[in-house]
Amino acid sequence: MKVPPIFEKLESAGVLAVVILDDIDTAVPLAKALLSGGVNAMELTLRTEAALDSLAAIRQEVPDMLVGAGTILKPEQVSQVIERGALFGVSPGFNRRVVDSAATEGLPFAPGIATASDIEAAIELGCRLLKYFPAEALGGLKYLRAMSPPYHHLGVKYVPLGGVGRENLAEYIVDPLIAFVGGSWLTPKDKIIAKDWKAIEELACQARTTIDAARKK
Ligand SMILES: O=C(O)C(=O)C[C@H](O)[C@H](O)COP(=O)(O)O
Repeated sequence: MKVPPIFEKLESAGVLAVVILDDIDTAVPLAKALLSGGVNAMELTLRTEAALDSLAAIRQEVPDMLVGAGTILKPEQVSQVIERGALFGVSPGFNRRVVDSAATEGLPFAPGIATASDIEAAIELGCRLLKYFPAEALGGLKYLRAMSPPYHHLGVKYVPLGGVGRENLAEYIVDPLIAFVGGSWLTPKDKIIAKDWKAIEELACQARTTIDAARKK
């Protein structure tokens, strides 16, 4: 199965900033701060009213940012995010109707998985990049290493989200099961509210340095 080019780009980016935005005016400066710090991939979660317009604004004004949509819980949200320019989509769990809708509409999509049954359902629908969520609470790499062997030969890779941060980033990123990592630690709510873009740039820069160093070893 061919990996969509956007997933190859995200794999080389190494890290996906998960963002919960309440104010559309913060979208573009936030994306620029991440980019200046060396993080060129972000997921806007559809948990707030500002998410869809923020997605469109970032696509328009920060063209180098690889931006997608997260928390896609309903099939009809797939066309909504495509209209705003989303390059990819993810969801916290596995919902067959959402995965079908993404396939029909042509949106590269990584559904969430937490069990072997989820993985098998996703594989059956053609998915090969799966969001491992909530990674740390489920048992981190130990659990994933135990669960994944039956699917290795199919070329399945995982994106751990949920509890990934500065302390465990390096350990995840070098594991061959992992395509890239993601999380909200790069975009703390208090820093967004304070419009402290320097602090966010610094967090992005730390993540970039950690990933590049870990991958070089
Ligand atoms: O809602 C979604 O689609 C999500 O993407 C869930 C996020 O991946 C996690 O909430 C990130 O977890 P933390 O980094 O621990 O905050």
